[in-house]
Amino acid sequence: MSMDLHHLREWVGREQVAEQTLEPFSAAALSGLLDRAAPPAAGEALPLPWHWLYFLETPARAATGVDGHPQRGGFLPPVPLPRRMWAAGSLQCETPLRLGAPARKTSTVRSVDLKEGRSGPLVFVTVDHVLAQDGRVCIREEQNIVYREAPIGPAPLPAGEKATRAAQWSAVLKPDPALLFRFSALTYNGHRIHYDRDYAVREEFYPALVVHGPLLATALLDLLERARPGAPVRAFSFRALRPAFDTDTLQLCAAAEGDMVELWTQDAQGQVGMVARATLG
Ligand SMILES: CC(C)(COP(=O)(O)OP(=O)(O)OC[C@H]1O[C@@H](n2cnc3c(N)ncnc32)[C@H](O)[C@@H]1OP(=O)(O)O)[C@@H](O)C(=O)NCCC(=O)NCCSC(=O)C[C@](C)(O)C(=O)O
Repeated sequence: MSMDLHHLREWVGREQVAEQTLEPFSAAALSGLLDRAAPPAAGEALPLPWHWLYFLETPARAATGVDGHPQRGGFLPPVPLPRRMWAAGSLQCETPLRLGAPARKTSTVRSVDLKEGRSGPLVFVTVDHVLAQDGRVCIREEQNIVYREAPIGPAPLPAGEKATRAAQWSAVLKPDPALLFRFSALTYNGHRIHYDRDYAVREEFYPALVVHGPLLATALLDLLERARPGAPVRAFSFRALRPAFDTDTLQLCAAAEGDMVELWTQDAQGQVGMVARATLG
């Protein structure tokens, strides 16, 4: 594989600004998807990290790559590795965004790094996002996207780790294609690994449809909000260690020590998928 890291790093510092009213429809739709009793109303706080439903890109069909994502080389660097995943992220919430009001998102490419993983070469692209309302910063976010080589056949999943901690709170998440489809639709994510089983299995050699990283992070924060209603989350970080699939039955888990909460997902074998940490305050 030839990788011109120097060229890719020309994207560092690129900035993109978007403005939008946070329409209640998307929040109501996600609220339904999470089986919540009532959606937040206009004027109320938008739960974390529901801002992922807003500021969506609207690429032309002609500018869509074979994986269903916008072709690279626009705002994001044209990494020549085909398999994209959302690897990790962190959020700092200074004050919640208000639903129904205009907001502004400023995104900046912070870094492009090449690493040698156990699964092969990995290119990490880190993007910083700042979400503001009425001129005041509400949320600072770091998003870590990873690009991987095309496999030549089914490869073992990353080893991950076994859950060692007992959950204080837990809930079952049984993903199915309808859940993944609705989340893709809500985030206007055309990535075929989440809804096109033939593509996911035959082209990217996953065993089944891949559960979105942001859906797992959203479900973990939903578990926390139900466990500790009214306790604001000041910071949240997550890392997807091992992909989850629509054929899995997942356990969403959380355990608190004071204001620090460890969260994770595990599959039926107790293998951890996503690990996360929240700070309440
Ligand atoms: C990324 C994979 C392949 C690396 O697995 P590996 O075994 O090759 O890596 P490793 O050997 O464990 O680690 C190599 C280096 O990478 C780092 N690293 C390793 N993992 C991570 C991570 N998650 N986040 C940040 N850094 C990571 C790790 O710390 C190390 O760095 P170092 O050399 O400096 O020590 C593996 O961790 C994996 O498969 N994770 C699951 C990813 C996943 O399921 N994401 C959600 C689904 S994709 C998605 O939602 C998409 C969406 C929404 O459509 C969309 O396009 O945005």
